[in-house]
Amino acid sequence: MAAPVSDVPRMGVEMMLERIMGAMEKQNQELTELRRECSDLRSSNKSMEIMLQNIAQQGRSNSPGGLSPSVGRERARSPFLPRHSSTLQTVPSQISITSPTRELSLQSFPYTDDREIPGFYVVIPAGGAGTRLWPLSRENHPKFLLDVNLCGNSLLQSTWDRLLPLAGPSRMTVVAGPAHSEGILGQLPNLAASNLFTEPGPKDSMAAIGLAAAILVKRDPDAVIGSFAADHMISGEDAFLSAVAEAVEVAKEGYLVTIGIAPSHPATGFGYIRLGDRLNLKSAPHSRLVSSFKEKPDAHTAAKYLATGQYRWNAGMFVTKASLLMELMKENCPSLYEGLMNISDVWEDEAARKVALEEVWPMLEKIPIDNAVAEPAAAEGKVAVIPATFGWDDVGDFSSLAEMLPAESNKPRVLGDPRLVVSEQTAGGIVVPVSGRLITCLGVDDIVIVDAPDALMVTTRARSQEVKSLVKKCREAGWKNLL
Ligand SMILES: Nc1nc2c(ncn2[C@@H]2O[C@H](COP(=O)(O)OP(=O)(O)O[C@H]3O[C@H](CO)[C@@H](O)[C@H](O)[C@@H]3O)[C@@H](O)[C@H]2O)c(=O)[nH]1
Repeated sequence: MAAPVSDVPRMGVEMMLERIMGAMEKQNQELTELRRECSDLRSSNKSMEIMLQNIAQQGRSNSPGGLSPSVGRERARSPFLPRHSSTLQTVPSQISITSPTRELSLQSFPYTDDREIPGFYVVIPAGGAGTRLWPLSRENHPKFLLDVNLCGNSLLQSTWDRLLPLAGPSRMTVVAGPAHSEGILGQLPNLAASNLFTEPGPKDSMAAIGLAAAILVKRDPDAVIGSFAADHMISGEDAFLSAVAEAVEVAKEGYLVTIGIAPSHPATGFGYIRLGDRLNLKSAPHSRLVSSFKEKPDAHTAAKYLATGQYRWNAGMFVTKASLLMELMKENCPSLYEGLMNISDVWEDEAARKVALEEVWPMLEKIPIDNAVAEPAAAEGKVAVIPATFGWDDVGDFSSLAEMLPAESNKPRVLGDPRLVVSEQTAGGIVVPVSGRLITCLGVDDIVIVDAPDALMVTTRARSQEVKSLVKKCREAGWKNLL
C-alpha cells in the first residue's frame, strides 16, 4: 500500500538524516586513518632526523673545519662557467646538460664584413656581481662571466660576439674592475689588453662609460661609441644590429641615442623612456626624440605607462659621439668630467696612469649615466631613441631566467638536466639541478630551487628579487667564502 501523502516529506527527512549520519561516520573513519598516517610520518621523520644528524656528524669529522662559515675553505666557484673559460671551472662532468634555451643563443651572424661601421667603438661596462642569481653567480664569477642559459658562451662572450661584426676586434673595449680582468681576458682572447680599461673600484655607470669615452676621444677625436651591458640577453640578432647601426647614424647628427625596448609587462626593475616627436632623418627612419626618462617606477605608474603605448624600456644602451658625452659630462657633472680628463690625459703611460687612478678615482662621483647626463640632456632635446624590435632581457633574477625556458603544464622549468628533477603538481617554478643529485618536489607552485654543490637556495619566483638581501644575510652570518 502506498504511504499516505502527509508521510512523504517525513520519510524524505529521515532518509536525509540517515545519509548525513552515514557520511559523518565515513569522515570519522577517514580522520582516524589520517591520524594514524600522521603518527607514522612523525615517527619516520624522527628517525630521518636522527639519520641526518649522524650523517652531519660524520661529515664534520671527515672534513677539517666541516661546513662552518669561512673556515679554511676556498672561495666557491660557480658551476655555470662557460666551456671557453680558460682560467675558470666548467660544468661538473657528471651532469650531462643540454641547453633548453639554445634558440636564444647566438647564431653565427652572416654579415661579418658588411656590417662593420668605420669609427664605431663598442664599450662593454662589466660591473656588478649579479647577486640576485646567487648561488650561480659569485663575487669572483659574476653574472657576465657565466653561461646562464647553458649555450656554451658566457653572457660577456655572447655580448662580444653579437657586437663584433659592427666594430671589429680592434674597436671592442671593456671597462671592469681588477678582480675580473683575468676572467675577462681568459674568456675574450681577441680583446686587446690596451682595450681593457681597468677601474680601481666600482663608481657606477657614468664613471665607467665616461672613462672609456675620455680615453677613446683622445685616441680618435671622431669616435662614435656605443655602450652595451655585458650581462644582457638578446634574441633577434639582425634586428639588434640594424637598430645599433641606425643609432650610430643619429649619433653622428649630434644626439645621445638610446635603444628603447617594447615593454611586455609593467616591470618595476627597469627605467622607462617616453617617446617624443619623430626626427624624420632619412638615414634613421625610426628615430624619435626622447621626451623624458623615468627610472624604475612603481607598478601602478608602470602599468599607466604601458597603457599609453608611448613608453619603452631603457635597456641601458647608449650610442653617442665620445666628444658629445664628454661635453654633456662637463655641463652636468663638471668634477667627474675633470677627474676623468686628468686620468685620460696620462692613460697611455702606465706608470702615470697608476698614480692618477690612485689619486683621482676614489674622489669621483658615483652616479648612473641615466641621472648624470641622459635625463638632463633629454630635457634639452638632445636625446634620441630607436624603438627596438628585438627581444631583450637583463636576466636580473631567477624569475626572468625562468621566463626564458620552455614551460610544460604542471611542471617546473628546469635549467640543466631534466632527468634530475622529478615533480608532481608543481607549476610555474624553476629548478636548477647543479650538484648532480635528484631534486623532487610535490605541490609547490612558483618555487625556485638552485642546488649548487656547496649551497642550496630555495625561494619563490615572486621573491626572487630579494635573493640580494639573502646574500647580504649570508655575509653577515660569516659565509663570505660562498658568496
Ligand atoms: N665597469 C662598471 N660597470 C658598471 C658599474 N656600475 C654599473 N655598471 C654597468 O652599467 C650598466 C648599468 O648598471 P646597473 O647598475 O646594472 O643599472 P640598473 O640598476 O640595472 O639600471 C640601468 O639598467 C637597466 C637595464 O638593465 C635600465 O632599465 C635602467 O634604466 C638603467 O639604465 C651595467 O652594464 C653594469 O654592469 C661600475 O661601477 N663599473
